[in-house]
Amino acid sequence: MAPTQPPTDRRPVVISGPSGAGKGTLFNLLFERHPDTFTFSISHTTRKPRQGESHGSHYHFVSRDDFVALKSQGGFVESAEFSGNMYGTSKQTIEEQSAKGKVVVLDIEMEGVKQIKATGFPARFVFVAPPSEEELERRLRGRGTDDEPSILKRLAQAKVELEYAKTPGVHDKIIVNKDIETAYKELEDFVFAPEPAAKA
Ligand SMILES: Nc1ncnc2c1ncn2[C@@H]1O[C@H](COP(=O)(O)OP(=O)(O)OP(=O)(O)O)[C@@H](O)[C@H]1O
Repeated sequence: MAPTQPPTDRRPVVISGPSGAGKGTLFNLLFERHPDTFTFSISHTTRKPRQGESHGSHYHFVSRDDFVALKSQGGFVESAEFSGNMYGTSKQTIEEQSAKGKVVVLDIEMEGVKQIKATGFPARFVFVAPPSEEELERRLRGRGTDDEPSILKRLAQAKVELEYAKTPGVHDKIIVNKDIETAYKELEDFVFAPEPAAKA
C-alpha cells in the first residue's frame, strides 16, 4: 500500500545515475503521487535567465561575483561549471525548503554527489541504474532528445558513473530501473522508510 503519512526521515534525497536511466521518470512519479510532500531544490546559476524563467522559481540567478563569494563562504553543498556558467545548490536553499515542511529532492550528477558527501551534509543517496548498457542506449535513442554525439557522450559517461556506483557505501540505495512500477515502489519504500538509528 502507498504510504499516506509524510516521510519521518526529513533528510534531502539526492538522486543520481546515468543520463537515460530514468531518474526524471521516477521522481516525476514521486511528485505526482505525493503532491505537497516533496520539492525540488532550486539551484543558483550565473547564466542569464531564458525567456519564461523567473528568479527563485527556475533558478536563483546571481552574478559571478556573488556566486564566487557564496562559494568561498562554504555556502554551496555542490557546485560546478558548465559551458562557462556556474551552477550550485546552496545550503540555505535546502534549509529554507526543508523548513517549509517539504522533503527536498536533488537531481545531481556524479561530481556533485562526491562534493555533497565530502561536505558531510546530511542527505540520503539514491542511484538509479539501467538494467543494462544496451537498454540505456535504447532509452536514450527512444527518448529522441539527443543527437548522436550527445548520445555517445552520455553512454561513455554512464560507464564512469556505473563504475563509481560500485564503491561501497557511496549510495544508500541502488535501484535498477527495469520495470518502472517495480523501480518506483523501491524508491517510494526507501524514501518513506524511517531514519536508521544512529550508530553508537
Ligand atoms: N523502466 C523503464 N522502462 C522503459 N523505459 C523507461 C523506463 N524508465 C524510463 N524510461 C524511458 O527512458 C527514457 C529516459 O528516462 P529519463 O528521461 O527519465 O532519464 P533521466 O535519468 O532522467 O535522464 P537525464 O539525466 O538525461 O535527465 C525516457 O524516454 C523514459 O520514458
